Amino acid sequence: MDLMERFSNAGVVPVVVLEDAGQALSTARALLAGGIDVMEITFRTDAARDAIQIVAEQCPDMLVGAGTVCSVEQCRQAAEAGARFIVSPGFDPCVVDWCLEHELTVLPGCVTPSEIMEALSRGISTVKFFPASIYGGLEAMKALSGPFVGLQFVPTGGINAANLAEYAKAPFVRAVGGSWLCSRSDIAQGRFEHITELCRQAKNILAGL
Ligand SMILES: O=C(O)C(=O)C[C@H](O)[C@H](O)COP(=O)(O)O
Repeated sequence: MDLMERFSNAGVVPVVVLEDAGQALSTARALLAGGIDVMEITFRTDAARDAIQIVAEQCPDMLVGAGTVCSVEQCRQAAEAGARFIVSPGFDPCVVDWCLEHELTVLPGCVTPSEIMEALSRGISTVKFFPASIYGGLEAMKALSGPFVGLQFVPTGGINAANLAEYAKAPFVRAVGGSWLCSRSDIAQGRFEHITELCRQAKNILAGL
């Protein structure tokens, strides 16, 4: 199965912020127990590189990628650690081109027609749409899908169990991203069963579509 199929099958891509790489394995296992086998570990914290490496090496069933990647240096670190994909909040040609040169799947953030055209001209047909709730959500993605036939979005920002179904059933949405499945407080307090429970709830919502 290729990576994009893994995204489609998962339906949701948890956006994970880890303060301590020691929490990475338990978090990955909690997600897997809840039926989600894709995760994005963000470079918002210094623990990201080590956390990605731990999951890549010790949790082979998990497709682990790097999020909040804003520089080529972070791309390098993520790739060395074993990240299988890169997600960036915006479109930075240096980041995108580095990933393409290194055959690493990249989801750049694109919310305007010009950014989408930059992605398409490089052969990228799945992009992040962030922050979805601010940039017009479903209506905006629907309008953009008119001219950009076949384009797929991974909307992120303001998505949770309450609006997951609405987003996920749109034909132009490959998967939705969000932090609601893995809150910083659940991770910090070791409430991994709660993470599993939220994943199961999300999978049930997706199964009902
Ligand atoms: O960290 C990144 O790379 C981002 O671009 C932003 C995240 O994807 C969103 O902040 C998640 O949004 P929430 O689910 O509303 O918390």
